Amino acid sequence: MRVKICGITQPQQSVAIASLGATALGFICVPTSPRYVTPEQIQAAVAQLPANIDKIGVFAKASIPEIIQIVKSAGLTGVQLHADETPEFCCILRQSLPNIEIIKAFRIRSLENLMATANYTDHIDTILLDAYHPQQLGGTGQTLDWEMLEKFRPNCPWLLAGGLTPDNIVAALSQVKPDGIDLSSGVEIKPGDKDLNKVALLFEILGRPF
Ligand SMILES: O=C(O)c1ccccc1NCC(=O)[C@H](O)[C@H](O)COP(=O)(O)O
Repeated sequence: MRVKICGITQPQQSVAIASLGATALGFICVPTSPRYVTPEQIQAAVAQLPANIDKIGVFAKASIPEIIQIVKSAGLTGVQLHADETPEFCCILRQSLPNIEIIKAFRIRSLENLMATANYTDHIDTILLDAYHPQQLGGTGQTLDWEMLEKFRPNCPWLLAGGLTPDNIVAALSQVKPDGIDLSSGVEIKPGDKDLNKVALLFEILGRPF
């Protein structure tokens, strides 16, 4: 299973989290986020990471030229679109960055939101389902209605996000069957400062049969 740890701000934590078992790391390229990192900071972290770790830049309301510039300068392998980007936007981005993974995040608060994800699957590689919060785009610690996701089987791989922690991950994965998971605040001391003990506990739990 893919495990993405998002909101990394410190290069040494990125190396430690990759060695604990993360398959993908997320870097927040949204200037209003407390987890924001500059392209130069991302580049410094990426330079220390093994090639097999996915390096994902998280964007919201960014233009296509801005995204392309940051992907290239920071050495990202994937882009996560976390605002209200349209299928057309995803399609143009994919044509512009053909070898870069495109993850479209959806902030789900209804079955209708969930069904709308089908309009995107021709233009993206991966769906990420996150919780809806009226003021914050991501990293909220709010969980989704997992019952609503029990039968979610899109035409592309998908990641479950939203309020996942070492304490609730078994309950989440017993109910929902994603291709991977994404965690941020559930393994943090404070925004952008990951708790390596909680990350280690998460991988220990994921390694046990359940
Ligand atoms: O984390 C942020 O600060 C953030 C800001 C703006 C857009 C997206 C953001 N995070 C995106 C993520 O992928 C988080 O990992 C996801 O929202 C889950 O967060 P959490 O509920 O804290 O596990």
